[in-house]
Amino acid sequence: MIRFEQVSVTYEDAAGPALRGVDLSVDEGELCLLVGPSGVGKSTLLGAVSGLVPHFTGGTLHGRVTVAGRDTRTHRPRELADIVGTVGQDPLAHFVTDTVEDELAYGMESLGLPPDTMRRRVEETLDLLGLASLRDRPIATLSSGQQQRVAIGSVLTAHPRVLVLDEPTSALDPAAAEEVLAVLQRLVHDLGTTVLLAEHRLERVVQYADQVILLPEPGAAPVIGAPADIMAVSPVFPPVVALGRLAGWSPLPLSVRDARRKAKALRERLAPLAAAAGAGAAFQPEAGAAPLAPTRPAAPTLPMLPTNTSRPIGEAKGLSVRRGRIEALKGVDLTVRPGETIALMGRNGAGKSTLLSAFVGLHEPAAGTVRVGDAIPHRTRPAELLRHVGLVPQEPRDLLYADTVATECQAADRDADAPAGSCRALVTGLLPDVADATHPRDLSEGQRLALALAVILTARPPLILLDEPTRGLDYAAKARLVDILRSLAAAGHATVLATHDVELAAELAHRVVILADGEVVADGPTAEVVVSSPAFAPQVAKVLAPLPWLTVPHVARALEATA
Ligand SMILES: Nc1ncnc2c1ncn2[C@@H]1O[C@H](COP(=O)(O)OP(=O)(O)OP(=O)(O)O)[C@@H](O)[C@H]1O
Ligand SMILES: Nc1ncnc2c1ncn2[C@@H]1O[C@H](COP(=O)(O)OP(=O)(O)OP(=O)(O)O)[C@@H](O)[C@H]1O
Repeated sequence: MIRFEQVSVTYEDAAGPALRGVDLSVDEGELCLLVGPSGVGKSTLLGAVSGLVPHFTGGTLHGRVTVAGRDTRTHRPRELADIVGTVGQDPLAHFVTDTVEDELAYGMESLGLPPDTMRRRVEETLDLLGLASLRDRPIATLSSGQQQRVAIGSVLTAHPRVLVLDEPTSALDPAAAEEVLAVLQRLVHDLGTTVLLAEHRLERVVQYADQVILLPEPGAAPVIGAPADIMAVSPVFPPVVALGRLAGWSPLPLSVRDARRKAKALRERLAPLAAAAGAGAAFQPEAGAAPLAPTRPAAPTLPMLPTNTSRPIGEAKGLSVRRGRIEALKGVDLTVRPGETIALMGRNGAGKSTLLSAFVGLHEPAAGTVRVGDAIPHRTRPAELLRHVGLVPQEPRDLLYADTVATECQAADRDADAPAGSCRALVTGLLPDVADATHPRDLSEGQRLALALAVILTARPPLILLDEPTRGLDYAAKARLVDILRSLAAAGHATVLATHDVELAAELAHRVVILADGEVVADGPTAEVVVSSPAFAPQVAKVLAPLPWLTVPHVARALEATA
Protein backbone atom coordinates (compact mmCIF):
# COMPACT_ATOMS: atom_id res chain seq x y z
CA MET A 1 0.00 0.00 0.00
CA ILE A 2 2.91 2.32 0.83
CA ARG A 3 6.18 1.90 -0.99
CA PHE A 4 9.51 3.74 -0.65
CA GLU A 5 12.12 3.10 -3.32
CA GLN A 6 15.61 4.40 -2.52
CA VAL A 7 14.22 7.57 -1.01
CA SER A 8 16.30 10.39 0.37
CA VAL A 9 15.16 13.84 1.45
CA THR A 10 17.40 16.86 1.87
CA TYR A 11 16.05 20.13 3.25
CA GLU A 12 17.35 23.42 1.91
CA ASP A 13 20.53 24.63 3.61
CA ALA A 14 20.86 21.35 5.52
CA ALA A 15 24.33 19.87 5.93
CA GLY A 16 23.13 16.39 4.95
CA PRO A 17 20.00 14.47 4.05
CA ALA A 18 17.28 14.13 6.74
CA LEU A 19 16.43 10.72 5.25
CA ARG A 20 18.70 8.48 3.24
CA GLY A 21 18.42 5.07 1.60
CA VAL A 22 14.85 4.37 2.61
CA ASP A 23 13.56 1.31 0.85
CA LEU A 24 10.51 -0.28 2.39
CA SER A 25 6.91 -1.25 1.98
CA VAL A 26 3.91 -1.33 4.26
CA ASP A 27 1.19 -3.79 3.27
CA GLU A 28 -2.53 -3.11 3.20
CA GLY A 29 -4.21 -3.74 6.55
CA GLU A 30 -1.01 -3.39 8.56
CA LEU A 31 -0.34 -1.25 11.61
CA CYS A 32 3.21 -0.07 11.24
CA LEU A 33 5.05 1.82 13.95
CA LEU A 34 7.85 4.25 13.17
CA VAL A 35 10.35 4.75 15.99
CA GLY A 36 13.67 6.46 16.63
CA PRO A 37 15.29 9.22 18.68
CA SER A 38 14.34 12.88 18.15
CA GLY A 39 15.41 14.41 14.88
CA VAL A 40 16.10 11.16 12.98
CA GLY A 41 13.55 12.00 10.32
CA LYS A 42 10.33 10.30 11.46
CA SER A 43 8.12 13.28 10.60
CA THR A 44 9.99 13.64 7.31
CA LEU A 45 9.25 10.02 6.39
CA LEU A 46 5.56 10.45 7.30
CA GLY A 47 5.43 13.70 5.31
CA ALA A 48 6.77 11.91 2.25
CA VAL A 49 3.75 9.58 2.44
CA SER A 50 1.15 12.33 2.77
CA GLY A 51 2.93 14.51 0.20
CA LEU A 52 3.64 17.35 2.63
CA VAL A 53 7.33 16.60 1.98
CA PRO A 54 8.47 18.16 -0.27
CA HIS A 55 5.35 20.02 -1.53
CA PHE A 56 4.89 22.15 1.62
CA THR A 57 8.19 21.81 3.44
CA GLY A 58 10.53 22.48 0.53
CA GLY A 59 13.70 20.46 0.11
CA THR A 60 14.43 17.75 -2.45
CA LEU A 61 13.11 14.22 -2.55
CA HIS A 62 15.07 11.63 -4.52
CA GLY A 63 13.72 8.18 -5.27
CA ARG A 64 10.03 7.32 -5.36
CA VAL A 65 7.23 7.13 -2.79
CA THR A 66 3.92 5.62 -3.86
CA VAL A 67 0.68 5.26 -1.94
CA ALA A 68 -1.91 2.96 -3.49
CA GLY A 69 0.13 3.31 -6.68
CA ARG A 70 0.13 7.14 -6.72
CA ASP A 71 3.50 8.85 -6.75
CA THR A 72 3.50 11.45 -3.95
CA ARG A 73 5.94 13.66 -5.82
CA THR A 74 3.66 14.08 -8.78
CA HIS A 75 0.45 14.11 -6.71
CA ARG A 76 0.00 17.05 -4.37
CA PRO A 77 -1.46 16.34 -0.88
CA ARG A 78 -4.90 17.45 -2.12
CA GLU A 79 -4.75 14.78 -4.84
CA LEU A 80 -4.00 12.13 -2.23
CA ALA A 81 -6.70 13.24 0.23
CA ASP A 82 -9.14 10.51 -0.84
CA ILE A 83 -6.68 7.80 0.18
CA VAL A 84 -4.43 9.30 2.86
CA GLY A 85 -5.63 10.85 6.13
CA THR A 86 -2.92 12.71 8.05
CA VAL A 87 -2.73 13.95 11.64
CA GLY A 88 0.34 16.07 12.29
CA GLN A 89 2.15 16.87 15.54
CA ASP A 90 0.38 20.19 15.93
CA PRO A 91 -3.37 19.70 15.41
CA LEU A 92 -4.13 23.39 16.03
CA ALA A 93 -2.19 24.31 12.90
CA HIS A 94 -4.45 22.11 10.77
CA PHE A 95 -7.95 22.91 12.00
CA VAL A 96 -9.97 24.53 9.26
CA THR A 97 -13.34 25.18 10.91
CA ASP A 98 -14.38 26.60 14.29
CA THR A 99 -16.47 23.93 15.98
CA VAL A 100 -16.01 20.24 16.71
CA GLU A 101 -18.89 19.03 14.55
CA ASP A 102 -17.90 21.15 11.55
CA GLU A 103 -14.32 19.94 11.79
CA LEU A 104 -15.43 16.30 11.80
CA ALA A 105 -17.50 16.93 8.66
CA TYR A 106 -14.99 19.09 6.79
CA GLY A 107 -12.87 16.35 5.21
CA MET A 108 -15.96 14.53 3.95
CA GLU A 109 -17.39 17.74 2.50
CA SER A 110 -14.26 18.31 0.46
CA LEU A 111 -14.57 14.78 -0.88
CA GLY A 112 -18.22 15.47 -1.82
CA LEU A 113 -19.80 12.66 0.25
CA PRO A 114 -23.63 12.60 0.44
CA PRO A 115 -25.10 14.52 3.44
CA ASP A 116 -26.70 11.49 5.12
CA THR A 117 -23.42 9.57 5.01
CA MET A 118 -21.65 12.56 6.50
CA ARG A 119 -24.23 12.87 9.25
CA ARG A 120 -23.96 9.18 10.16
CA ARG A 121 -20.19 9.21 10.26
CA VAL A 122 -20.01 12.36 12.38
CA GLU A 123 -22.31 10.72 14.95
CA GLU A 124 -20.30 7.49 14.88
CA THR A 125 -17.03 9.34 15.37
CA LEU A 126 -18.38 11.53 18.18
CA ASP A 127 -19.31 8.32 20.03
CA LEU A 128 -16.17 6.43 19.13
CA LEU A 129 -13.83 9.11 20.46
CA GLY A 130 -15.92 10.28 23.43
CA LEU A 131 -16.53 13.68 21.85
CA ALA A 132 -20.35 13.76 22.00
CA SER A 133 -20.53 16.23 24.90
CA LEU A 134 -18.18 18.60 23.06
CA ARG A 135 -19.91 18.57 19.66
CA ASP A 136 -20.97 22.24 19.66
CA ARG A 137 -17.86 23.58 21.35
CA PRO A 138 -15.55 26.04 19.59
CA ILE A 139 -12.31 24.13 19.03
CA ALA A 140 -10.30 27.02 20.50
CA THR A 141 -11.90 26.41 23.91
CA LEU A 142 -10.96 22.73 24.13
CA SER A 143 -8.17 21.32 26.25
CA SER A 144 -5.16 20.04 24.32
CA GLY A 145 -6.16 16.38 24.61
CA GLN A 146 -9.69 17.19 23.49
CA GLN A 147 -8.22 18.98 20.45
CA GLN A 148 -6.05 16.00 19.63
CA ARG A 149 -9.09 13.72 19.70
CA VAL A 150 -10.93 16.05 17.31
CA ALA A 151 -7.92 16.05 14.97
CA ILE A 152 -7.93 12.24 14.89
CA GLY A 153 -11.72 12.11 14.47
CA SER A 154 -11.59 14.56 11.58
CA VAL A 155 -9.43 12.21 9.51
CA LEU A 156 -11.30 9.04 10.51
CA THR A 157 -14.68 10.29 9.22
CA ALA A 158 -13.44 10.25 5.62
CA HIS A 159 -12.54 6.51 5.97
CA PRO A 160 -9.16 6.88 4.26
CA ARG A 161 -7.43 3.66 3.23
CA VAL A 162 -4.18 4.92 4.72
CA LEU A 163 -3.74 6.78 8.01
CA VAL A 164 -0.52 8.66 8.70
CA LEU A 165 -0.29 9.77 12.32
CA ASP A 166 2.56 11.75 13.89
CA GLU A 167 2.50 11.16 17.66
CA PRO A 168 -1.25 10.80 17.82
CA THR A 169 -1.36 10.15 21.58
CA SER A 170 1.07 12.84 22.76
CA ALA A 171 -1.62 14.96 24.45
CA LEU A 172 -3.94 12.12 25.44
CA ASP A 173 -4.49 10.80 28.94
CA PRO A 174 -3.55 7.12 29.34
CA ALA A 175 -7.12 5.85 29.02
CA ALA A 176 -7.85 8.01 25.97
CA ALA A 177 -4.64 6.77 24.34
CA GLU A 178 -5.83 3.19 24.81
CA GLU A 179 -9.22 4.06 23.37
CA VAL A 180 -7.70 5.65 20.28
CA LEU A 181 -5.40 2.69 19.73
CA ALA A 182 -8.34 0.30 20.08
CA VAL A 183 -10.16 2.29 17.39
CA LEU A 184 -7.13 2.15 15.09
CA GLN A 185 -6.78 -1.56 15.63
CA ARG A 186 -10.42 -2.09 14.76
CA LEU A 187 -9.97 -0.15 11.50
CA VAL A 188 -6.94 -2.25 10.66
CA HIS A 189 -8.64 -5.56 11.47
CA ASP A 190 -12.16 -4.90 10.19
CA LEU A 191 -11.65 -2.52 7.27
CA GLY A 192 -8.09 -3.35 6.22
CA THR A 193 -6.98 0.24 6.81
CA THR A 194 -3.21 0.73 6.66
CA VAL A 195 -1.83 2.73 9.58
CA LEU A 196 1.63 4.25 9.75
CA LEU A 197 2.30 6.00 13.02
CA ALA A 198 5.27 7.61 14.76
CA GLU A 199 5.32 7.70 18.53
CA HIS A 200 7.84 8.38 21.31
CA ARG A 201 5.89 6.76 24.15
CA LEU A 202 6.42 3.20 23.01
CA GLU A 203 4.80 1.80 26.16
CA ARG A 204 1.53 2.95 24.66
CA VAL A 205 1.80 1.46 21.19
CA VAL A 206 4.45 -1.16 20.56
CA GLN A 207 2.23 -4.09 21.52
CA TYR A 208 -0.27 -3.16 18.79
CA ALA A 209 2.22 -2.99 15.92
CA ASP A 210 2.49 -5.60 13.17
CA GLN A 211 5.77 -4.16 11.96
CA VAL A 212 8.27 -1.65 13.34
CA ILE A 213 10.44 0.68 11.28
CA LEU A 214 13.41 1.94 13.28
CA LEU A 215 15.38 4.98 12.17
CA PRO A 216 18.41 4.48 14.37
CA GLU A 217 20.19 7.78 13.67
CA PRO A 218 19.93 10.73 11.26
CA GLY A 219 20.62 9.73 7.69
CA ALA A 220 20.96 6.01 8.56
CA ALA A 221 18.95 3.45 6.63
CA PRO A 222 15.88 2.12 8.44
CA VAL A 223 15.85 -1.24 10.21
CA ILE A 224 12.56 -3.06 9.70
CA GLY A 225 11.14 -6.10 11.41
CA ALA A 226 8.83 -7.70 13.93
CA PRO A 227 8.34 -5.56 17.05
CA ALA A 228 10.20 -7.87 19.48
CA ASP A 229 13.18 -8.20 17.10
CA ILE A 230 13.46 -4.44 16.63
CA MET A 231 13.08 -3.78 20.35
CA ALA A 232 16.08 -6.02 20.98
CA VAL A 233 18.34 -3.64 19.01
CA SER A 234 16.58 -0.29 19.25
CA PRO A 235 18.09 2.68 21.11
CA VAL A 236 14.53 3.63 22.18
CA PHE A 237 12.36 1.13 24.04
CA PRO A 238 9.58 1.09 26.62
CA PRO A 239 9.97 0.14 30.31
CA VAL A 240 8.73 -3.47 29.84
CA VAL A 241 11.49 -3.99 27.28
CA ALA A 242 14.04 -2.39 29.63
CA LEU A 243 12.86 -4.75 32.38
CA GLY A 244 13.11 -7.69 29.98
CA ARG A 245 16.64 -6.70 28.99
CA LEU A 246 17.60 -6.33 32.68
CA ALA A 247 16.14 -9.72 33.58
CA GLY A 248 17.48 -11.40 30.42
CA TRP A 249 14.07 -12.47 29.07
CA SER A 250 13.85 -13.79 25.52
CA PRO A 251 11.87 -13.04 23.46
CA LEU A 252 11.44 -9.58 24.93
CA PRO A 253 7.99 -8.76 26.26
CA LEU A 254 6.10 -5.97 24.49
CA SER A 255 3.14 -5.64 26.83
CA VAL A 256 2.53 -5.75 30.57
CA ARG A 257 0.69 -9.02 30.02
CA ASP A 258 3.69 -10.64 28.26
CA ALA A 259 6.00 -9.39 30.99
CA ARG A 260 3.83 -10.60 33.87
CA ARG A 261 3.98 -14.10 32.42
CA LYS A 262 7.76 -14.03 32.49
CA ALA A 263 8.19 -12.20 35.78
CA LYS A 264 7.55 -15.01 38.26
CA ALA A 265 11.23 -15.62 39.06
CA LEU A 266 11.98 -11.91 39.26
CA ARG A 267 9.06 -11.37 41.63
CA GLU A 268 10.28 -14.22 43.82
CA ARG A 269 13.75 -12.72 43.93
CA LEU A 270 12.46 -9.27 44.82
CA ALA A 271 9.79 -10.29 47.34
CA PRO A 272 12.13 -10.75 50.33
CA LEU A 273 13.64 -7.31 49.63
CA ALA A 274 10.22 -5.70 49.73
CA ALA A 275 9.46 -7.46 53.00
CA ALA A 276 12.82 -6.39 54.45
CA ALA A 277 12.36 -2.77 53.38
CA GLY A 278 8.95 -2.53 55.01
CA ALA A 279 6.31 -0.13 53.79
CA GLY A 280 5.92 0.90 50.15
CA ALA A 281 7.19 4.37 50.99
CA ALA A 282 10.72 2.98 50.61
CA PHE A 283 10.09 2.78 46.86
CA GLN A 284 9.17 6.38 46.34
CA PRO A 285 11.06 8.06 43.52
CA GLU A 286 14.45 9.05 44.87
CA ALA A 287 14.00 6.61 47.69
CA GLY A 288 15.40 7.91 50.92
CA ALA A 289 15.96 11.39 49.53
CA ALA A 290 13.27 13.51 51.09
CA PRO A 291 12.63 16.89 49.50
CA LEU A 292 15.60 19.17 50.24
CA ALA A 293 17.81 16.20 51.10
CA PRO A 294 21.20 17.66 52.00
CA THR A 295 23.06 14.74 50.39
CA ARG A 296 22.01 15.69 46.85
CA PRO A 297 24.33 18.35 45.53
CA ALA A 298 22.69 21.09 43.49
CA ALA A 299 24.04 21.55 39.98
CA PRO A 300 26.49 24.46 39.93
CA THR A 301 24.15 26.58 37.83
CA LEU A 302 21.33 26.22 40.35
CA PRO A 303 22.21 27.99 43.58
CA MET A 304 20.20 27.10 46.68
CA LEU A 305 17.15 29.21 47.23
CA PRO A 306 16.78 30.69 50.67
CA THR A 307 13.76 28.75 51.86
CA ASN A 308 11.61 28.39 54.85
CA THR A 309 10.34 24.82 54.61
CA SER A 310 7.47 25.36 57.00
CA ARG A 311 5.69 27.80 54.67
CA PRO A 312 3.99 26.68 51.49
CA ILE A 313 5.40 28.09 48.28
CA GLY A 314 2.05 27.85 46.58
CA GLU A 315 -1.42 27.23 47.85
CA ALA A 316 -4.92 26.91 46.44
CA LYS A 317 -7.82 26.80 48.88
CA GLY A 318 -11.35 26.00 47.79
CA LEU A 319 -10.37 27.28 44.34
CA SER A 320 -13.07 27.40 41.70
CA VAL A 321 -12.44 28.75 38.20
CA ARG A 322 -14.94 29.24 35.40
CA ARG A 323 -13.97 29.18 31.74
CA GLY A 324 -16.89 30.37 29.69
CA ARG A 325 -19.83 28.19 30.62
CA ILE A 326 -17.58 25.54 32.11
CA GLU A 327 -16.67 25.21 35.76
CA ALA A 328 -13.12 24.02 35.10
CA LEU A 329 -12.06 23.87 38.78
CA LYS A 330 -14.38 23.18 41.70
CA GLY A 331 -13.16 23.75 45.25
CA VAL A 332 -9.56 22.65 44.67
CA ASP A 333 -7.19 22.50 47.65
CA LEU A 334 -3.49 22.13 46.91
CA THR A 335 -0.45 22.99 49.03
CA VAL A 336 3.04 23.03 47.51
CA ARG A 337 6.11 23.04 49.76
CA PRO A 338 9.77 23.83 48.98
CA GLY A 339 11.70 21.03 47.31
CA GLU A 340 8.58 19.09 46.40
CA THR A 341 7.90 17.68 42.94
CA ILE A 342 4.21 17.12 42.34
CA ALA A 343 2.70 15.40 39.30
CA LEU A 344 -0.74 16.67 38.42
CA MET A 345 -2.58 13.97 36.52
CA GLY A 346 -6.10 13.27 35.30
CA ARG A 347 -8.15 12.78 32.18
CA ASN A 348 -8.19 15.23 29.31
CA GLY A 349 -10.20 18.28 30.28
CA ALA A 350 -9.94 17.55 34.03
CA GLY A 351 -8.58 21.06 34.69
CA LYS A 352 -4.81 20.54 34.98
CA SER A 353 -3.75 23.39 32.69
CA THR A 354 -6.39 25.62 34.26
CA LEU A 355 -4.94 24.98 37.73
CA LEU A 356 -1.40 25.74 36.57
CA SER A 357 -2.50 28.93 34.87
CA ALA A 358 -4.42 30.03 37.98
CA PHE A 359 -1.07 29.96 39.81
CA VAL A 360 0.33 32.48 37.32
CA GLY A 361 -2.69 34.74 37.52
CA LEU A 362 -4.31 33.93 34.19
CA HIS A 363 -7.67 33.18 35.82
CA GLU A 364 -9.45 35.04 38.54
CA PRO A 365 -11.00 32.63 41.06
CA ALA A 366 -14.80 32.40 40.97
CA ALA A 367 -14.49 31.22 44.57
CA GLY A 368 -11.67 30.40 46.98
CA THR A 369 -8.10 31.69 46.89
CA VAL A 370 -4.77 31.05 45.22
CA ARG A 371 -1.40 32.34 46.43
CA VAL A 372 2.26 32.01 45.54
CA GLY A 373 4.43 33.05 48.47
CA ASP A 374 2.84 36.30 49.63
CA ALA A 375 1.47 37.20 46.20
CA ILE A 376 -2.06 36.82 44.89
CA PRO A 377 -1.26 35.96 41.27
CA HIS A 378 -4.04 37.72 39.35
CA ARG A 379 -3.47 40.92 41.34
CA THR A 380 0.31 40.93 40.97
CA ARG A 381 2.23 42.72 38.21
CA PRO A 382 3.81 40.19 35.81
CA ALA A 383 7.33 41.55 36.48
CA GLU A 384 6.85 40.97 40.21
CA LEU A 385 5.12 37.61 39.80
CA LEU A 386 8.14 36.28 37.85
CA ARG A 387 10.06 36.17 41.13
CA HIS A 388 7.51 33.88 42.73
CA VAL A 389 6.41 31.54 40.00
CA GLY A 390 7.16 30.61 36.40
CA LEU A 391 5.13 28.52 33.96
CA VAL A 392 6.68 26.64 31.06
CA PRO A 393 3.64 26.29 28.80
CA GLN A 394 2.66 23.22 26.84
CA GLU A 395 4.14 24.79 23.75
CA PRO A 396 7.46 26.30 24.92
CA ARG A 397 7.49 28.34 21.71
CA ASP A 398 4.78 30.54 23.26
CA LEU A 399 7.41 31.84 25.68
CA LEU A 400 10.11 32.55 23.10
CA TYR A 401 10.01 35.71 21.01
CA ALA A 402 13.53 36.61 19.99
CA ASP A 403 15.26 35.42 16.83
CA THR A 404 18.42 34.11 18.46
CA VAL A 405 19.20 32.25 21.65
CA ALA A 406 21.48 35.12 22.72
CA THR A 407 18.82 37.84 22.43
CA GLU A 408 16.28 35.58 24.12
CA CYS A 409 18.69 35.26 27.05
CA GLN A 410 19.36 39.01 27.21
CA ALA A 411 15.63 39.69 27.30
CA ALA A 412 15.18 37.15 30.09
CA ASP A 413 17.94 38.82 32.16
CA ARG A 414 16.29 42.20 31.66
CA ASP A 415 12.79 40.97 32.51
CA ALA A 416 14.03 39.26 35.65
CA ASP A 417 16.38 42.11 36.61
CA ALA A 418 19.11 39.48 36.78
CA PRO A 419 22.83 40.14 36.23
CA ALA A 420 23.82 40.06 32.55
CA GLY A 421 24.72 36.52 31.49
CA SER A 422 22.47 34.78 34.06
CA CYS A 423 20.13 33.21 31.53
CA ARG A 424 22.93 32.26 29.15
CA ALA A 425 24.75 30.49 32.02
CA LEU A 426 21.61 28.48 32.70
CA VAL A 427 21.23 27.64 29.00
CA THR A 428 24.84 26.46 28.90
CA GLY A 429 24.22 24.29 31.95
CA LEU A 430 21.16 22.71 30.38
CA LEU A 431 22.24 22.67 26.74
CA PRO A 432 26.03 22.69 26.42
CA ASP A 433 26.00 22.56 22.62
CA VAL A 434 23.68 25.39 21.67
CA ALA A 435 25.26 28.37 19.91
CA ASP A 436 24.26 31.99 20.61
CA ALA A 437 23.20 32.62 17.03
CA THR A 438 20.76 29.69 16.81
CA HIS A 439 17.15 30.63 16.08
CA PRO A 440 14.86 29.16 18.78
CA ARG A 441 12.70 27.83 15.93
CA ASP A 442 15.59 25.63 14.78
CA LEU A 443 16.04 23.96 18.17
CA SER A 444 14.69 20.48 18.67
CA GLU A 445 11.61 20.07 20.86
CA GLY A 446 13.75 19.07 23.87
CA GLN A 447 16.17 21.95 23.34
CA ARG A 448 13.32 24.46 23.08
CA LEU A 449 11.89 23.14 26.34
CA ALA A 450 15.27 23.57 28.04
CA LEU A 451 15.60 27.14 26.70
CA ALA A 452 12.10 28.03 27.95
CA LEU A 453 12.97 26.52 31.32
CA ALA A 454 16.17 28.59 31.46
CA VAL A 455 14.21 31.75 30.66
CA ILE A 456 11.84 30.99 33.55
CA LEU A 457 14.67 30.04 35.92
CA THR A 458 16.50 33.32 35.32
CA ALA A 459 14.17 34.99 37.83
CA ARG A 460 14.80 32.09 40.25
CA PRO A 461 11.14 31.58 41.13
CA PRO A 462 10.63 29.21 44.07
CA LEU A 463 7.68 27.62 42.24
CA ILE A 464 8.10 26.17 38.76
CA LEU A 465 5.15 24.90 36.78
CA LEU A 466 5.46 22.73 33.68
CA ASP A 467 2.55 21.84 31.43
CA GLU A 468 3.09 18.47 29.70
CA PRO A 469 6.86 18.82 29.56
CA THR A 470 7.56 15.45 27.92
CA ARG A 471 5.25 15.86 24.95
CA GLY A 472 7.33 15.12 21.86
CA LEU A 473 10.48 14.21 23.83
CA ASP A 474 12.41 11.01 23.29
CA TYR A 475 13.61 8.90 26.21
CA ALA A 476 17.07 10.50 26.28
CA ALA A 477 15.66 14.04 26.41
CA LYS A 478 13.27 12.91 29.11
CA ALA A 479 16.13 11.52 31.19
CA ARG A 480 17.95 14.88 30.91
CA LEU A 481 14.79 16.69 31.99
CA VAL A 482 14.49 14.38 35.01
CA ASP A 483 18.07 15.27 36.03
CA ILE A 484 17.37 18.98 35.69
CA LEU A 485 14.17 18.80 37.71
CA ARG A 486 15.87 16.76 40.44
CA SER A 487 18.61 19.39 40.72
CA LEU A 488 15.94 22.08 41.01
CA ALA A 489 14.20 20.17 43.80
CA ALA A 490 17.52 19.73 45.58
CA ALA A 491 18.09 23.49 45.32
CA GLY A 492 14.77 24.11 47.06
CA HIS A 493 12.51 24.82 44.08
CA ALA A 494 9.08 23.25 44.10
CA THR A 495 7.81 21.88 40.81
CA VAL A 496 4.31 21.06 39.74
CA LEU A 497 4.04 19.26 36.41
CA ALA A 498 0.83 18.50 34.61
CA THR A 499 1.52 15.26 32.80
CA HIS A 500 -0.01 12.22 31.17
CA ASP A 501 3.33 10.49 31.30
CA VAL A 502 2.86 7.87 34.00
CA GLU A 503 6.48 6.75 33.64
CA LEU A 504 7.77 10.28 34.28
CA ALA A 505 5.54 10.70 37.34
CA ALA A 506 6.76 7.40 38.77
CA GLU A 507 10.38 8.36 38.18
CA LEU A 508 10.29 11.89 39.46
CA ALA A 509 7.34 12.93 41.57
CA HIS A 510 7.23 12.85 45.34
CA ARG A 511 3.51 13.33 45.26
CA VAL A 512 0.73 12.73 42.76
CA VAL A 513 -2.45 14.77 42.66
CA ILE A 514 -5.26 13.49 40.47
CA LEU A 515 -7.93 15.83 39.17
CA ALA A 516 -11.25 14.60 37.82
CA ASP A 517 -13.77 16.96 36.34
CA GLY A 518 -12.27 19.95 38.15
CA GLU A 519 -11.95 18.30 41.57
CA VAL A 520 -9.04 16.74 43.44
CA VAL A 521 -9.83 13.02 43.78
CA ALA A 522 -6.45 11.80 45.05
CA ASP A 523 -3.44 13.47 46.67
CA GLY A 524 -0.66 11.42 48.23
CA PRO A 525 2.78 9.85 47.88
CA THR A 526 3.43 8.72 44.31
CA ALA A 527 3.64 4.98 45.02
CA GLU A 528 0.35 4.95 46.90
CA VAL A 529 -1.61 6.98 44.39
CA VAL A 530 -0.38 5.43 41.14
CA VAL A 531 -0.49 1.83 42.28
CA SER A 532 -4.07 2.21 43.43
CA SER A 533 -5.24 3.74 40.10
CA PRO A 534 -4.49 1.33 37.26
CA ALA A 535 -4.77 4.07 34.61
CA PHE A 536 -1.87 5.96 36.21
CA ALA A 537 0.32 3.02 37.19
CA PRO A 538 3.65 2.70 35.36
CA GLN A 539 4.43 -0.52 33.50
CA VAL A 540 6.86 -1.89 36.10
CA ALA A 541 4.31 -1.48 38.90
CA LYS A 542 1.80 -3.45 36.84
CA VAL A 543 4.30 -6.19 36.02
CA LEU A 544 5.55 -6.63 39.58
CA ALA A 545 2.29 -6.01 41.49
CA PRO A 546 1.77 -6.47 44.38
CA LEU A 547 5.45 -5.65 44.92
CA PRO A 548 6.00 -1.92 45.32
CA TRP A 549 8.64 -1.09 42.65
CA LEU A 550 7.66 1.52 40.08
CA THR A 551 10.49 1.89 37.57
CA VAL A 552 13.32 -0.10 35.99
CA PRO A 553 16.05 1.97 37.72
CA HIS A 554 14.40 1.20 41.09
CA VAL A 555 14.45 -2.53 40.27
CA ALA A 556 18.04 -2.37 38.99
CA ARG A 557 19.18 -0.72 42.24
CA ALA A 558 17.40 -3.37 44.31
CA LEU A 559 18.98 -6.20 42.29
CA GLU A 560 22.44 -4.63 42.59
CA ALA A 561 22.03 -4.57 46.35
CA THR A 562 21.42 -8.35 46.33
CA ALA A 563 24.17 -9.20 43.86
N1 LIG B 1 10.83 21.94 7.05
C1 LIG B 1 12.09 21.71 7.39
N2 LIG B 1 13.11 22.48 6.93
C2 LIG B 1 14.38 22.25 7.28
N3 LIG B 1 14.77 21.25 8.11
C3 LIG B 1 13.84 20.46 8.61
C4 LIG B 1 12.45 20.63 8.30
N4 LIG B 1 11.75 19.68 8.95
C5 LIG B 1 12.66 18.95 9.64
N5 LIG B 1 13.90 19.40 9.44
C6 LIG B 1 15.16 18.81 9.97
O1 LIG B 1 15.23 17.46 9.51
C7 LIG B 1 15.67 16.57 10.54
C8 LIG B 1 14.64 15.49 10.77
O2 LIG B 1 13.47 16.09 11.35
P1 LIG B 1 12.13 15.31 11.65
O3 LIG B 1 11.16 16.30 12.18
O4 LIG B 1 11.73 14.52 10.46
O5 LIG B 1 12.62 14.33 12.82
P2 LIG B 1 11.73 13.48 13.83
O6 LIG B 1 12.38 12.14 13.92
O7 LIG B 1 10.30 13.50 13.44
O8 LIG B 1 11.94 14.27 15.19
P3 LIG B 1 10.95 14.38 16.47
O9 LIG B 1 10.95 13.02 17.09
O10 LIG B 1 11.65 15.40 17.34
O11 LIG B 1 9.62 14.81 15.97
C9 LIG B 1 15.94 17.46 11.75
O12 LIG B 1 17.30 17.76 11.81
C10 LIG B 1 15.11 18.70 11.50
O13 LIG B 1 15.69 19.84 12.13
N1 LIG C 1 -10.88 28.97 26.73
C1 LIG C 1 -11.77 28.12 27.22
N2 LIG C 1 -13.09 28.41 27.24
C2 LIG C 1 -13.99 27.54 27.73
N3 LIG C 1 -13.66 26.33 28.24
C3 LIG C 1 -12.38 26.01 28.28
C4 LIG C 1 -11.35 26.86 27.77
N4 LIG C 1 -10.18 26.23 27.93
C5 LIG C 1 -10.42 25.05 28.51
N5 LIG C 1 -11.75 24.91 28.72
C6 LIG C 1 -12.41 23.76 29.33
O1 LIG C 1 -12.02 23.70 30.70
C7 LIG C 1 -11.85 22.34 31.10
C8 LIG C 1 -10.45 22.16 31.68
O2 LIG C 1 -9.49 22.35 30.65
P1 LIG C 1 -7.93 22.18 30.91
O3 LIG C 1 -7.24 22.64 29.68
O4 LIG C 1 -7.59 22.81 32.21
O5 LIG C 1 -7.84 20.59 31.05
P2 LIG C 1 -6.55 19.66 31.16
O6 LIG C 1 -6.78 18.77 32.35
O7 LIG C 1 -5.31 20.47 31.15
O8 LIG C 1 -6.71 18.81 29.84
P3 LIG C 1 -5.62 18.11 28.86
O9 LIG C 1 -5.14 16.91 29.60
O10 LIG C 1 -6.42 17.71 27.67
O11 LIG C 1 -4.56 19.13 28.56
C9 LIG C 1 -12.14 21.48 29.87
O12 LIG C 1 -13.46 21.03 29.93
C10 LIG C 1 -11.97 22.45 28.71
O13 LIG C 1 -12.77 22.06 27.63
